[in-house]
Amino acid sequence: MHAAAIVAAAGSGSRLGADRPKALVLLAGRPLVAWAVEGLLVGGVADVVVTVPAIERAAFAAVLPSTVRIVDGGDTRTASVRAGLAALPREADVVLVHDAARPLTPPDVVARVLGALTAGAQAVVPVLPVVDTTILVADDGTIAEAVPRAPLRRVQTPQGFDRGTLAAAYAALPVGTELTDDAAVVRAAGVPVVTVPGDERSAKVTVPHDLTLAELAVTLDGSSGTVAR
Ligand SMILES: Nc1ccn([C@@H]2O[C@H](COP(=O)(O)OP(=O)(O)OP(=O)(O)O)[C@@H](O)[C@H]2O)c(=O)n1
Ligand SMILES: C[C@](O)(CO)[C@H](O)COP(=O)(O)O
Repeated sequence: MHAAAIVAAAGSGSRLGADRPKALVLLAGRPLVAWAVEGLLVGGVADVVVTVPAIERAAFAAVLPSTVRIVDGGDTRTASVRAGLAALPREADVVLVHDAARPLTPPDVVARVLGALTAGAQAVVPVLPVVDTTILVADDGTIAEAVPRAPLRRVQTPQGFDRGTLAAAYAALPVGTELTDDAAVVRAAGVPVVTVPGDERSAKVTVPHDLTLAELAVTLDGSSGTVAR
């Protein structure tokens, strides 16, 4: 198995509200994207393609290993992953798609996703249980109904795919159809998606408090930014 990864890093991070694209925001002195890439490489991925905002190519190149391929992303996550797919090395037969916004994904999670692919899954997502009471809200802001949470899961990345399956699903997805993750893209093509346990440490940095928590996690783990995960 030759595993390559696409790291989606072309978003602006409007909810984080930083002074630079979110993937370049520093966590313990290193950009989020550098953490995310390192976690994949430590977890067993051989090649990494990072999709970036076109005008920031130089800034990304300055903080990533020279072996990482940098390509221009798109206006949406779906478009960015589509661009990354086109830049994968020929020899890759499985593909992980990861968010740069998930800097502290433990290598164990990467290994679980790769393990499920090795065992024959076409598509794999790491998930976590929902821990709060879950409701549907009506237009007037009142509770319309409670939703049983037992079967609900929060979906994380990296999500793993047989390369041909993912490529075919993106080819079948009309350009302009935007989905929030890659599991949704293959499901739209009728592909079954296996779940494996995710990890709270693989949380996505979305709002400022998430970055505070990530800083705390790095401090408590005693990591210097050279993979003490
Ligand atoms: N056009 C886009 C939009 C998002 N992403 C990437 O997809 C991942 C998950 O997206 P999210 O956390 O929502 O990031 P942003 O879209 O940047 O955030 P926001 O919605 O707050 O602007 C991020 O690593 C982001 O860089 C991307 O590659 N290309
Ligand atoms: C792909 C993803 O990380 C799965 O949880 C997530 O959907 C990306 O974030 P967004 O806010 O939906 O862009």
